[in-house]
Amino acid sequence: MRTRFRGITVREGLLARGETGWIELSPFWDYDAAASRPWYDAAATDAVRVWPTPVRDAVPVNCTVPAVGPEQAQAIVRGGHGCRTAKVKVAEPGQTLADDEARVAAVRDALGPDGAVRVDANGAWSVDEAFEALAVLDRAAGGLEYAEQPCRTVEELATLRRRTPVPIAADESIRRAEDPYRVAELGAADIAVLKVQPLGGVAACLEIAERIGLPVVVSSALETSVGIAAGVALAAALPELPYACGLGTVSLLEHDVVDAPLVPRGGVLPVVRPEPSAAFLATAPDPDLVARWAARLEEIRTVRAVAR
Ligand SMILES: O=C(O)CCC(=O)c1ccccc1C(=O)O
Ligand SMILES: [Mg+2]
Repeated sequence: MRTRFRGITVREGLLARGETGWIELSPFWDYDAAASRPWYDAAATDAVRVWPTPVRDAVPVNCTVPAVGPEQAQAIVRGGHGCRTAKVKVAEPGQTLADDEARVAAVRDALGPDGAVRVDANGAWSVDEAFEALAVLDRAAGGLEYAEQPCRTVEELATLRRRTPVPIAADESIRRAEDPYRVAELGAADIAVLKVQPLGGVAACLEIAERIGLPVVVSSALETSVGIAAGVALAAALPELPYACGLGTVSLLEHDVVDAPLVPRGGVLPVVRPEPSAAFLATAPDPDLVARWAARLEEIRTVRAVAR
């Protein structure tokens, strides 16, 4: 990683060639075997499935601003490959609301008045904290597009949503939930964030999108271009796509694995199914890394699948 994100400085994963193309299997190391099982199912399914028929040939994406200082935040937005939407990480452990306020104001300043600013708190706030923080950040942003996972639980999101004027997006409350539809049933969110790997693959996500009855934002799990392409395929196949997707994260990585990285141009990503480059495939991975992932793969493959 170029900068620490979600506590991660090194991104590891597995790439495999299936019947229909390459897939990425890259659960974070804080996911145990059972929690990684949907990621495995996603890889196993998408390795043998062709992408669904796209209804658009380009997918608008946001640039992603980690919990950095205001100057670095502005540099990320200005170098943001034409993205007119910025997603700003907030409520990072060890930081204050004033830090978030300064970062959000700086992002608005760099984006200009016509771009959209959204924030992601990864569930860090209580309902009261979220209500107050969102009032401050909504002002600093000159209007927030939405707040992603401001609180941890579905019940908290539902309570907050009835108090704050800022639209609410659910991320962890969908991808880490036993029942992804509870968010909609409880009126806990205005927008559903869907991620391909933790939700079992492109087709599984298309089905959730159809049933959940909320506008969908497809977001990444910090994959290489091989994994990002699956998210783009999903986003390209959705009947409606009213918001920019969170798939512009390849530039958060120091290295990628393909010749033409899925970095946005003019704020959009193309619908492609890329292959790792010959140069990448020719590099021998560290034997210790291979051994760790071989063991992990076996553990995930044989774990009892959790019902969703
Ligand atoms: O949505 C984006 O802009 C980038 C993806 C992102 O933020 C993310 C990436 C990996 C793990 C969790 C998250 C998250 O949305 O919380
Ligand atoms: Mg999120």
